[in-house]
Amino acid sequence: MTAKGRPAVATATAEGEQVSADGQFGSADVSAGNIRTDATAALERTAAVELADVGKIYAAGSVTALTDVSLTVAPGEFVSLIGPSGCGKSTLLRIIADLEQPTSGTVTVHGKTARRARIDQDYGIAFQQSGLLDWRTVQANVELPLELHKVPKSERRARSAELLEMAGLTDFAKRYPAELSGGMQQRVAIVRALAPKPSLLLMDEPFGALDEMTRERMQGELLRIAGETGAAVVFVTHSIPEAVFLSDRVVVMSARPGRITDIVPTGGWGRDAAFADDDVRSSAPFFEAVAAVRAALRSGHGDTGTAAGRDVR
Ligand SMILES: Nc1ncnc2c1ncn2[C@@H]1O[C@H](COP(=O)(O)OP(=O)(O)OP(=O)(O)O)[C@@H](O)[C@H]1O
Repeated sequence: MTAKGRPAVATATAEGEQVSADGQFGSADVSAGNIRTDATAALERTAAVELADVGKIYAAGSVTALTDVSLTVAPGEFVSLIGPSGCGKSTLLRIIADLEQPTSGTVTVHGKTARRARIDQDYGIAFQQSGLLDWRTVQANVELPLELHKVPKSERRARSAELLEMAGLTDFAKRYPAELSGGMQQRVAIVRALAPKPSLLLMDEPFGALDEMTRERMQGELLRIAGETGAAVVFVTHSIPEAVFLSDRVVVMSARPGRITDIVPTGGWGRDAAFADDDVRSSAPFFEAVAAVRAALRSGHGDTGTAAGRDVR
């Protein structure tokens, strides 16, 4: 396997051993100290996401978007979904977020129904469209989920300042979304999703509009923050190197009707503290892992040959 011979950083994370109690389930009581109660431990063992035989048929046009998708995402695990355009990646993410209902199968998020998890704001989302509120400043957009979580104003200010600095947007805190470029808006949306330190992040091509250098920086920051907060991440991307760099496992999906054809354990390259990011990205074993995912995509396509190569980089 491609990840062989490297420290088992991701495995430990996938098993939940490194999951910090700090902010894990948005509980101020837990984040205040290292108190581990039975309830906390039980929550940590509960899968972040559990999909069982999920199918989706869109009534309009009778499109079968997904069929028999079963997947468990462990607490703190980073899982990427990759596959050709139209294979149902966004649909699957929207089903987890309760923005779309499955036609068959079941979905649980931290042991709750997807609806309950949405109402409880158990996850942060950053989708292709930034979804910023035009009438709120950048700072007010970032603070919105904190307001909903009833975080005191002084804490909100400190957290938004920290996040905007991370995103290189400190000077734009008082501007409105329309005054920012598309990539800047996307960065605001990303840090807004991260603001409440959610235990689950759902991200649909969040870095697609960013230039390469910003993209790499944001990838590193995402891993750092997800690591700090113990957040599980389900991440849709068309970029194989991005998936390999970020993920513990890469879930490979086939063309419509979308189904999982392979799951490649990539081993959390970006979290490997033994290597600087640039060294990782240009190392031979990293390229091997990229090749393994590409091969899985191609074999998932079988008879259609080049289709996978056309849609993913
Ligand atoms: N609201 C909808 N009504 C009808 N069909 C839909 C709807 N949303 C998505 N579809 C169809 O479901 C299939 C899966 O779409 P989806 O957007 O989930 O794919 P995707 O893998 O995310 O694509 P891409 O990589 O291009 O973003 C496509 O055939 C799409 O046309």
